[in-house]
Amino acid sequence: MLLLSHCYYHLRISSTMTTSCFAGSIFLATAGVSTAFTIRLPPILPTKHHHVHSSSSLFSSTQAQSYLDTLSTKEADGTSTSNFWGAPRNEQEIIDFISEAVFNDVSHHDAASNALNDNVAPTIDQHLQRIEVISEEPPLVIVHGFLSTEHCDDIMNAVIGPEEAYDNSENVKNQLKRSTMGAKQDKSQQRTSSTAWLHPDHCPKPLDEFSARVSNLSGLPTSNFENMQVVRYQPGQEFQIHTDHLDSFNDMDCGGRLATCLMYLNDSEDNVPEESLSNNDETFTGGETFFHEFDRAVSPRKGSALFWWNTMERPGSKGYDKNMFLNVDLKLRHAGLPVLSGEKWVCNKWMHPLPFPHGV
Ligand SMILES: O=C(O)CCC(=O)C(=O)O
Ligand SMILES: [Fe+2]
Repeated sequence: MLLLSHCYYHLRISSTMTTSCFAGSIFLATAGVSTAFTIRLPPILPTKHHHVHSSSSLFSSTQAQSYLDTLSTKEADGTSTSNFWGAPRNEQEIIDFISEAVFNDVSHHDAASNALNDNVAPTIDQHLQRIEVISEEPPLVIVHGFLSTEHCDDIMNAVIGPEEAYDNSENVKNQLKRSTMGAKQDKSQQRTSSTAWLHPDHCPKPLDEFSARVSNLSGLPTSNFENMQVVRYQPGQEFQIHTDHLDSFNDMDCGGRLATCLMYLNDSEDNVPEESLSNNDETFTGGETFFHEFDRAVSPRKGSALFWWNTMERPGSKGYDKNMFLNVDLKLRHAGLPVLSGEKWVCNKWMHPLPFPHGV
């Protein structure tokens, strides 16, 4: 609140009808500082009518907590939801919950059914599994060993593909294209990476396992998820400060971007022992994910996932309703810092309150 109270906003939103992405950005100028909030969205969909609160998206932490507290548990249709993340949790509770939901059991949630019905055991690097809580409230966690390093390679290969498969036509989604912003898919200096979208069919087992774990972690069904977005940064490329949700995203039928799971597909040199650096050609330097509120630069580690909620409202909190207006939580603004050498690869999974209409 303090940070933004004397700031000037200019809101620029634009859209695209393709299945690649929709982008909007808020440019924020303070005394001598210029910052871009850059947001990407799925395709524009027929809008529904929301009861749009006049409330600002900017909360102090006390206001935020009392806002969460005043909501009631009933949804508009009279049903109530329960979700671990609906109430403030301490570090131990978070670690216990994630250990159970992600590391011990990927089969109890509906989301896991596709992944595990074939009776194939999930691929896990057990020795890498560890949970790091950066912030309890709002929650920001790193789940190390979220997906096996083998599956990370499979995902990158699904994007790189055989050379002859390369095709620049718009309807090819699983190949890298320069990241764009806006209706005209403008190239932007705020986001200079390349992106590709993976449908589960492009890489079934890794993507199913990933979605099942994200579903267990968030408590949301996989049908509410966007396809996986894979991002490659080459030296000098970055994604400047932004939030993954914006007020305007509430206009979509699936609602806004409630939560994010960002996973690293390769290692920063920081995370590779010196003796193995020479025979490891896929590391990079720079490219930390920086969370300004927590003054924390996360150094990418292959198979580690970051999870957070982008909005003040969360499933399971009092008064949460799938159709309600979602206010962005500015504490979760973040940036992908410039890569200094090598290539950094990440993937994103964005979650919505309502089913995401695949195939439009
Ligand atoms: O690359 C990173 O570290 C952050 C990426 C990110 O924030 C995004 O793709 O929305
Ligand atoms: Fe982001």
